Amino acid sequence: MKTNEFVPQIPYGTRDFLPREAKYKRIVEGSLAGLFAKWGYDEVVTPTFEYLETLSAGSDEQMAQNMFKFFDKKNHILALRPDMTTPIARVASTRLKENSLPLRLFYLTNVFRYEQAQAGRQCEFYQAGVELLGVPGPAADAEVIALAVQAMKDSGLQTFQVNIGQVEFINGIMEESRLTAEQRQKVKQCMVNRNVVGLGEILTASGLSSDVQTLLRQIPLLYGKEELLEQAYAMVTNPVSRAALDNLADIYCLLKGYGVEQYVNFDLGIIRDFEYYTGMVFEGYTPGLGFPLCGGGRYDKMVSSFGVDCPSTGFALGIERVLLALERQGISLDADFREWYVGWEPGKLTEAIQKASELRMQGQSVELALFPQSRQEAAMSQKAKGCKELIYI
Ligand SMILES: N[C@@H](Cc1c[nH]c[nH+]1)C(=O)O
Repeated sequence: MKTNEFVPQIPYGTRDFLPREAKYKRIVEGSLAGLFAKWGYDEVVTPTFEYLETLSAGSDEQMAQNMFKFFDKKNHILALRPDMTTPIARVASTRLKENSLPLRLFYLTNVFRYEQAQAGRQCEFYQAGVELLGVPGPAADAEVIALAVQAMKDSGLQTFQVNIGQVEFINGIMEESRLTAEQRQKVKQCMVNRNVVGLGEILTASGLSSDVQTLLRQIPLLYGKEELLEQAYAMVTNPVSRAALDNLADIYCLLKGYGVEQYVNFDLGIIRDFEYYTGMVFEGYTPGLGFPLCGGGRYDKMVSSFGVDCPSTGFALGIERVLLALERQGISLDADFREWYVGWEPGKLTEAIQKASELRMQGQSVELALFPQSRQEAAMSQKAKGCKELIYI
């Protein structure tokens, strides 16, 4: 290979998948596509970029700032999709209006957000996800959580858990308190970032009664098993928060039916970074990753911002996050090795081509030498290329 002085860079927050990583990615994606299909979901593919206005339907100020934006020739503002939930809501509201509900859709694709890049967190990243559109109620929420559990299992992970919260629990408490919209936003931001100190400061300055302050301070700590729901029920009196807890209890009951309750904890402090959530929200965690592997929840209003009333729920799993977790946990995937290396002595290329074609027709993978080699050289190449067997002609 020729070399020169120029070392080309790739943009901040992007990465290459070299052959081994690309192979692992393909294996994980393949098993997830198979899983989603088994649960009755159909794949959809949408444009990588859309009008900013469309993609902004479900996002707050922060998310809008984190989108990659640019102009088309007519000066329309376009953006790279920051997730797939909004594009799918658009598709469901326009193209799939006539389909009978519920709609079960899945995707395996790249999405784009400005992020502080680190291992497992890039500005361009891959997601496998599902959206279950057109149904309110706990049955749909339980289905997507159970499917997320299965997705983590089928990705090869053995140790993980799912934490479930409910945005209406916090909303009920906020409505009851007399915080201004701006204060609420700040409180939520502290909760998103798990910034307990910042939360304390805002509350101290808020002038709220000490009871409400204590309650709000406790939200990030409301974490535990099934009993947590009762404990939280005793802490709140407003009907919105109580209905949220009842909803979680109903979902949990169905999760027991799926036999996945051992993976489930409740975390009433979860606020996800999309504004569109209206009910149950959840995140999946695995040891060795300081951020969630997957996340999702119910969004009942977002599709209606495209003109069709369509309560919906879903989740997405980060593919790079899964790959990183597998690597950190020392789990290797069953990657197929190439079966044959076909080497040949001078003058035997045509014969070697015929042999390689024959093996390929039998479904075997073959790497064919492109220049003559001695048997010994061919054996060395076979090893170096990781092929299981050598044929020397
Ligand atoms: N789009 C969300 C996940 C999700 C899918 N459906 C509902 N939520 C995300 O990228 O985090």
